[in-house]
Amino acid sequence: MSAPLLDIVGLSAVSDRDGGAPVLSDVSLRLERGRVRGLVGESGAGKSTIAKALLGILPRTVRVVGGHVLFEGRDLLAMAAAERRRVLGTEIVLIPQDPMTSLNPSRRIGAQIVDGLVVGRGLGRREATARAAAMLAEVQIRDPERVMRSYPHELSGGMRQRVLIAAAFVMEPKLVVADEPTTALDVTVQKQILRLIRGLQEAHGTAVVFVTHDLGVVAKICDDVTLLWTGRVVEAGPVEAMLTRPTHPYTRALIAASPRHDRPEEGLAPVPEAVFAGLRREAAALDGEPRHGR
Ligand SMILES: Nc1ncnc2c1ncn2[C@@H]1O[C@H](COP(=O)(O)OP(=O)(O)OP(=O)(O)O)[C@@H](O)[C@H]1O
Repeated sequence: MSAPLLDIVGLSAVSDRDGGAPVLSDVSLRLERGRVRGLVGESGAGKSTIAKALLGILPRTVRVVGGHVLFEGRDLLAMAAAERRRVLGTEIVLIPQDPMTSLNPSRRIGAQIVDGLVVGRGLGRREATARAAAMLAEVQIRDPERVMRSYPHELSGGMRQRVLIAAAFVMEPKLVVADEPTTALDVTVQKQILRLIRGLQEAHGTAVVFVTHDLGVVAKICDDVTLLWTGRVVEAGPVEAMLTRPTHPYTRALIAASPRHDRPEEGLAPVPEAVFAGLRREAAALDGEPRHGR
């Protein structure tokens, strides 16, 4: 069997900002080509840290202390700088959370997408411009030529997010890392954007790591899911199985704590303290064991 597209093996990291506190503890996950894996968990679970490790943008204050991030069998953490530069931004690309801060406010939309293609894929400007326009049409932007001439502030939040999705997929990456890409949007636009990302990844056969704290979003877009709690994997598997037959008490509690769009009248049950106490006991027991690679 060929290697998975992405294989994170026993990844551990600590925060030098917080006196060497663990940020990730022995995290392993796999992603096959063309599939969508959700990274889900509450604030501080380590979702963004994993995403940043994939994109080679870990803050200086977060230090990897063990494990591997294998992309097509090659360890991103051990790659020579030149090879990493070739992979990041072309084979692995980001759809960021906040479209406003991710676009350069003083450059036209078209130039920003075209630059990526010229630098990352080595295209001439004419071909890059044609591809950028075609991609903007594919993300259902009605008048691509006009939008290419626009500046970011001239577009709505939803339009800007479509532009960033186009900028990601136009590179024809193998892996897209989407970091809470719908958090800043209202519910209706959120749904459209999720449908759009799902449609594009299916059409292009792109694998996606989708970071979110929202199990409702996971249910809509992911094939597989990895649930994290304070930097540890609590449960992982196919989405449907996890949402309908969760095995861990924390997963069950989080599902009970999630708003149900189909049953809005039901009250939310906060995660009981006993569940967190159980997680802490499990973590302490694991910390007592020697680390094993997987
Ligand atoms: N720049 C940083 N330097 C050092 N440690 C950091 C840094 N950013 C985050 N951390 C540590 O990593 C832990 C995990 O944070 P991370 O942002 O990955 O969580 P998250 O699941 O993405 O949460 P959120 O949904 O709030 O973004 C935090 O509790 C914090 O201690």
